[in-house]
Amino acid sequence: MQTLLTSTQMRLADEFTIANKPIASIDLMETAARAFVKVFLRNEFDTNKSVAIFCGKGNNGGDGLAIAHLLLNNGYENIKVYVINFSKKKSADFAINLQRLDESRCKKVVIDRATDFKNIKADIIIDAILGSGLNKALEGEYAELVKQINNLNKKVYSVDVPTGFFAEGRLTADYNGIVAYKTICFQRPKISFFFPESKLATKSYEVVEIGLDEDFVQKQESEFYLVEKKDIEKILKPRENFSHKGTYGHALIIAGNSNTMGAALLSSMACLHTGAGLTTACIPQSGLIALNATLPEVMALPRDEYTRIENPTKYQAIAIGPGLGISAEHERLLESLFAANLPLIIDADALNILSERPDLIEKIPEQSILTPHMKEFDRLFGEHSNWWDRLQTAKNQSVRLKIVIVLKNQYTFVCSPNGKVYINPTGNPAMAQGGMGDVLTGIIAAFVAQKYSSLNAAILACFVHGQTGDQLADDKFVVTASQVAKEISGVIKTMVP
Ligand SMILES: NC(=O)C1=CN([C@@H]2O[C@H](COP(=O)(O)OP(=O)(O)OC[C@H]3O[C@@H](n4cnc5c(N)ncnc54)[C@H](O)[C@@H]3O)[C@@H](O)[C@H]2O)[C@@H](O)CC1
Ligand SMILES: Nc1ncnc2c1ncn2[C@@H]1O[C@H](COP(=O)(O)OP(=O)(O)O)[C@@H](O)[C@H]1O
Repeated sequence: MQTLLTSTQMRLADEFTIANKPIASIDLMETAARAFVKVFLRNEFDTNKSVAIFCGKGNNGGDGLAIAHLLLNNGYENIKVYVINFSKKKSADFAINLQRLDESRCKKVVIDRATDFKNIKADIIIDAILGSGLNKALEGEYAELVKQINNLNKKVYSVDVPTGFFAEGRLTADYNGIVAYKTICFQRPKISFFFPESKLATKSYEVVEIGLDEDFVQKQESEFYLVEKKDIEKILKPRENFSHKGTYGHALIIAGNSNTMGAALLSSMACLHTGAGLTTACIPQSGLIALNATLPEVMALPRDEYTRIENPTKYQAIAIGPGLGISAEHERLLESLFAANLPLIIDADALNILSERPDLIEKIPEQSILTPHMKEFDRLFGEHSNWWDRLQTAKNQSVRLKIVIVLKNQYTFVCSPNGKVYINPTGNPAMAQGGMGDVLTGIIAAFVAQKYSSLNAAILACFVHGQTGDQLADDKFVVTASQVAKEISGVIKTMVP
């Protein structure tokens, strides 16, 4: 897992590295600039293009000056640096790099006021005005200048973080910072990049190593971790010799209704392909023919209004919700399952039932896994106007109720009862189609059945679900839920030891 750092912690990492490694501050800046330029050149190889580099007077601006120098040395002839002189304060490394630049052939313009800004003809803009040192939203001259830069509608590359964008904390819809085409950020992604609101600030981002002390970075106390493939490879267990269906658990999927039988089929299919030893679908009578015809390996437990799960302990995993429908019977069914006090996987309509019965929320069995998307989450725990606040609530509720909350989005947040948030990096917009969540629920159920802890099952499921979607999206515009369900086993195979 990559530990994600706040801006303050990044600064500490910077200081620690300078104090403990044989590298001076100015050389660290040079390394960062080199790392930026490497990615920039990979994206922009036409050195005839003109580049305008906007540099503030802090270290972000210092990076910008070093980048100007490096681009000149890499064949870019048409480089112009705009020094944003809105404040007297300047960082020591900025000053060193400015002197180096003054001694070079690089063209430089000083902008004392936003009104000095003339229409700039450059093909590409590099934004190094303010970085992670941002301490308040842009206003005055900075806001005006950034507005004018955005109005140029040029391709903007931001250094480390788009000017005016908070690297962590609450993001609001009235963002007035730089709108970047790409942000090339240092050592770790910014926590804010995982929130949907970040699309207002940058279309994409890429992380580059700049030589900060990795050990120090990794050991920082953090609430946020980014899951990596190597973590999944560590958690996944191989299928053992002499194992049999009993080894891999029995999963029960309580799902489906007359118009939403597909949800039950998709969940069951995903559960099957993720390796549960046995899968039983608890569906209405009307779905039995479809189940038998499409998923002969899955057993059926016909569901009617009187259904109770007689002996829930015979299942190693019970998922409830996909396409279930909301009714008094289903409410009673959920309540009876809660009474058995076994961890459940709770999705879709089971979540919607809970949002109408807040008293039941208090009875969710510990170690259960809830898989809400944004709307389901807000119905359960109240409206949120931004993702940061929503995530804080998810974290708090996970700790309070001792459950795992899988808050779904492009980057899904897995919130654990220990207060940590594990961010899933896989998945893509080709997966934005109905049924995809039902598949995730089936995958989680299969991992729980195979005796992974609730937290590990959620982390594993989100990763392989997204990874399967990513692989399928290589040559597809859209990826369907059944395609993901069917391919999951192949993807797990590539990651299992
Ligand atoms: N932390 C690291 O590991 C490294 C950081 N580097 C660079 O250093 C940057 C951070 O540099 P600094 O800490 O000097 O900070 P910045 O360069 O982001 O900004 C510094 C100045 O801007 C002022 N400021 C902040 N918000 C403002 C606002 N809304 N309006 C007007 N003025 C505002 C601050 O008071 C401060 O004087 C990073 O983004 C990165 O580009 C790299 O040089 C190398 C390593
Ligand atoms: N743009 C996207 N990028 C990555 N994953 C996505 C994207 N859109 C949807 N997904 C994934 O698909 C699933 C959708 O879940 P959900 O909204 O509950 O779907 P449904 O209820 O239709 O089954 C989630 O796991 C989510 O992470």
